Amino acid sequence: MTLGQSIAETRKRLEPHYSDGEARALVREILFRLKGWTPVDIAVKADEPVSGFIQSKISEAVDRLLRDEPVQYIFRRATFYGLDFTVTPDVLIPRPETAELVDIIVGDHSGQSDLRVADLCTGSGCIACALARNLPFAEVTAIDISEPAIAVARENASQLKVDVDVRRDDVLALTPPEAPLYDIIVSNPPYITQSEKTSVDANVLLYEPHSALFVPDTDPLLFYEAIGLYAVKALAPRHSLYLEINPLHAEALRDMLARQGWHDIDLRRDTSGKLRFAIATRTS
Ligand SMILES: C[S@@+](CC[C@H](N)C(=O)[O-])C[C@H]1O[C@@H](n2cnc3c(N)ncnc32)[C@H](O)[C@@H]1O
Repeated sequence: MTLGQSIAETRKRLEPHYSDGEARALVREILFRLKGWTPVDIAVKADEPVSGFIQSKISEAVDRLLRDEPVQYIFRRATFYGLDFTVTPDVLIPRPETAELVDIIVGDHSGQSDLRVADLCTGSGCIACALARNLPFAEVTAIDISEPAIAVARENASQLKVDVDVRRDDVLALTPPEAPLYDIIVSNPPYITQSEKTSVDANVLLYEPHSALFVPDTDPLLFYEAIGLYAVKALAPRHSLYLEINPLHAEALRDMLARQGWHDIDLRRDTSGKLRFAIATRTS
């Protein structure tokens, strides 16, 4: 079978389950992860034969995709902010909207160096590593409660050759320091309420770690409250806290941050138009 025939067959298998665009993207991802082939390589090799081994690997990946397994877990790789990360089912797959948050932070701090950064609830370490790569001489600390997630974040820091201090701690129980420790605090904590579970896609519900995703209906701002109280002391005056947020609770979050003493609270939309980020400044 030629590569062109194999691609056509693979798309046919995927199409009942995925849209045409998704099936095309998945085929490209499978071939990139298995063989390192880019779309140009694929076009050039269309008439070349595909080995039985590669054909069986493609078929195995398709079987898993048809069971809703995310392609990132199948190959244990995810691209985020132009960097290649290891991901396992112990960590959330980095999302494009989170990369938008990294971009806001990098833009706000261009030309600055030696910044002290904390990424709370780091998961794969995607935010921490992307910031360490893009903020010159930044000193980055990354915290998560999950031991397996910490192992993945450390592996990513090591593979990407960035200096990130990954530590285990409970963000809900951090003691605010006497003196400021950081110039930037960022967090994408769990923020989906249990009652929103019905609107969450099967691939997320079945495969991603629920401890990374969900908070109780009774306390949707659980993490933000703890992070805000910690950061209002741990952040240097006139510096900002950057949060990825649940659009459904954006206004309540703004009120809570104001009550905690934060200033210039800015709710921003992601590229899909949802209120997805909150940026708040410590004045004194
Ligand atoms: C939404 S994920 C975000 C992961 C990563 N920052 C990202 O943007 O892809 C939330 C992370 O919070 C961690 N987490 C949950 N409860 C925590 C706690 N009490 N203290 C610290 N981390 C916690 C989870 O293990 C998970 O890695």
